Amino acid sequence: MTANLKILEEHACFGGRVARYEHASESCHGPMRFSIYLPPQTVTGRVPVVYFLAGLTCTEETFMIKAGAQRYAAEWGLALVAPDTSPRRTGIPDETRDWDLGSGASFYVDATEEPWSRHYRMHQYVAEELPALVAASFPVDGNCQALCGHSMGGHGALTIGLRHGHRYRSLSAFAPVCAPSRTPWGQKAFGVYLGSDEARWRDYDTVALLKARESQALAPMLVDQGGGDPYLERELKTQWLEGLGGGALTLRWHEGYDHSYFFIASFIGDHMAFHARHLGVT
Ligand SMILES: N[C@@H](CCC(=O)N[C@@H](CSC=O)C(=O)NCC(=O)O)C(=O)O
Repeated sequence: MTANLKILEEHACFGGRVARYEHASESCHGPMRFSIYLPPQTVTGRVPVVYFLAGLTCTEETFMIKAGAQRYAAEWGLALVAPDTSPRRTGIPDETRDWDLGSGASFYVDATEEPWSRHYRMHQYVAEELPALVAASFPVDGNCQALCGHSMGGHGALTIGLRHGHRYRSLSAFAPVCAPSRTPWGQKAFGVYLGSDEARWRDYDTVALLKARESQALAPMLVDQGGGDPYLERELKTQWLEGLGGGALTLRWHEGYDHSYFFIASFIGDHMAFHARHLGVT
């Protein structure tokens, strides 16, 4: 599988290295890109891995450049992997017309509707193809994985993690889109990617999934939300997580913080420590 990887750039970082790759994706039927941080501990063996899913308009570079997570990943001995937020240059008409649909806006679903269904298969890509590729190509432990994300990517992290609980030791999110089947960004994307049968949207809705799994054992989850986030009331609805998760979910509110990477950078250390604890490296 390594032969499938084309390196785009590489930099030394906190004693390890950060690199960006492109590969031919079977799930998305075209090229996909991701960034990876390998901490210094990979010199002596395999390390646990935290996947990070970014939000609308972001790429595989955004988290690695803006969140400041490498310092903590080096400390705990965690690899970080950040995929792009959608397939790109697929030839789908108007793929780049809207900032909240198409390029940079996959919503981490497996699209069922034309013309999106051949390429926009990000749920399968994130849950299955990318972890298999990463475990086969880098010194990471594919049995020791966690998932984190922001906004649209927070929605991706929680929904993928809830639906594939056995694959992830812990889940976390910053300002996630919590109920996309009932809020405007999600309704627009789901209508286009998944069609008009709203029953199918619930598979990609964190609040709906948590309510459906009330009696099940869930992976530990940490969600941080800024009280000054301009998207909170209309798009995120993080308050709807209150009381859900049966004790597995810790929801923290931070007055004055907005939706930006300044918010993420302020609390990414807590998320890395949370995942390190559940990945068994503390
Ligand atoms: N329309 C605006 C805003 C886009 C935006 O705020 N994107 C967020 C994620 S929103 C939910 O998924 C983001 O992470 N942006 C990247 C950043 O560096 O802040 C626009 O097009 O700019």
